[in-house]
Amino acid sequence: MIEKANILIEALPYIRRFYQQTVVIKYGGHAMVAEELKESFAQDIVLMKYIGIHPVVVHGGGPQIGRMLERIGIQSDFCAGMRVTDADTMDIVEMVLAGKINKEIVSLVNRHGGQAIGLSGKDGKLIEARKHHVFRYQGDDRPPEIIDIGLVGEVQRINVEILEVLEKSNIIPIIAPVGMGENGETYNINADLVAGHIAGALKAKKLILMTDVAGVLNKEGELISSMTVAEAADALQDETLRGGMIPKVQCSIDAVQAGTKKVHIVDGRIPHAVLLEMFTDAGIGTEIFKKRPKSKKE
Ligand SMILES: Nc1ncnc2c1ncn2[C@@H]1O[C@H](COP(=O)(O)OP(=O)(O)O)[C@@H](O)[C@H]1O
Ligand SMILES: CC(=O)N[C@@H](CCC(=O)OP(=O)(O)O)C(=O)O
Repeated sequence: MIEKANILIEALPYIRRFYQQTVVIKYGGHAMVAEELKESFAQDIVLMKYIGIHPVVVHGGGPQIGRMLERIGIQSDFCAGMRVTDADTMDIVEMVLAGKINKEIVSLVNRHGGQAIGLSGKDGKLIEARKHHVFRYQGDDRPPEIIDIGLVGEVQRINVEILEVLEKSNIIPIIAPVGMGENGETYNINADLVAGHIAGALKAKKLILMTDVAGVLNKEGELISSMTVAEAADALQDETLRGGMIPKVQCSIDAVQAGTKKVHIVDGRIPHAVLLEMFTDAGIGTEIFKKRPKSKKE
């Protein structure tokens, strides 16, 4: 019995520190694997809300979009970690993200006693976006090649008003990374980048990125348990990071620069990864922050 009490007491300093604070959680498509993991994720989010923390969930769904495109025979290509998105692909992306996945998470959170509302970037003009171009380096003496990857967007502005209204209530926002252009265009945006921008705009205390690896790995494949933003920027330069880890680390740096205290990249395949990260001394995954703290409790 005393062990159970000790576990709760261990959580007390963290509960005090995050009371009434905003925490953004990015739930990656690769972390949405087994049913019991989805349940434990929803429980963690509901528990956070009940103890007075304001969780904001941004979800991905890359693998699920890929499977749907395959089912209906649309080929899908990636360029610099982004899905090349033509109009037909955009329709599927929006259906899968803002329709299927968003409502599945809303329903899970609600079944576990929370009150969740699903939003895409179009709702309340939450995510204003513009077309994203990829620039390919062609040598010092030539201008970069500009590659058109279709309806892929980059965040121009996050209108936090709707989130602030929800924060004052008991409602948990669940956000799909679909952006809205100036002339009503629909844009497909990498979910990590959306989560980073939302964390920055809300001055969230913490951003948790849930994925399918232990955290950021070094060239030897070992876990890097903490990085300053300067070390993270070096890792982006020296090609330690590839594929999906690039936008994660880039958005972590941006979020910290915008005022988020810490970013955690954690393994969403561990049950209750969010709870373990938030409320235990052990901590999991990789944390990214401005300056190295003297202790985890800082
Ligand atoms: N240095 C690295 N450390 C960890 N993961 C890396 C690294 N470089 C590339 N990756 C890849 O990044 C992937 C996570 O990104 P992504 O596939 O976009 O996941 P998610 O759907 O969770 O956002 C990992 O599964 C791994 O294959
Ligand atoms: C432009 C772009 O690549 N958008 C992503 C959006 C979903 C996403 O980011 O999902 P994960 O977090 O699960 O990878 C895509 O189409 O797959």
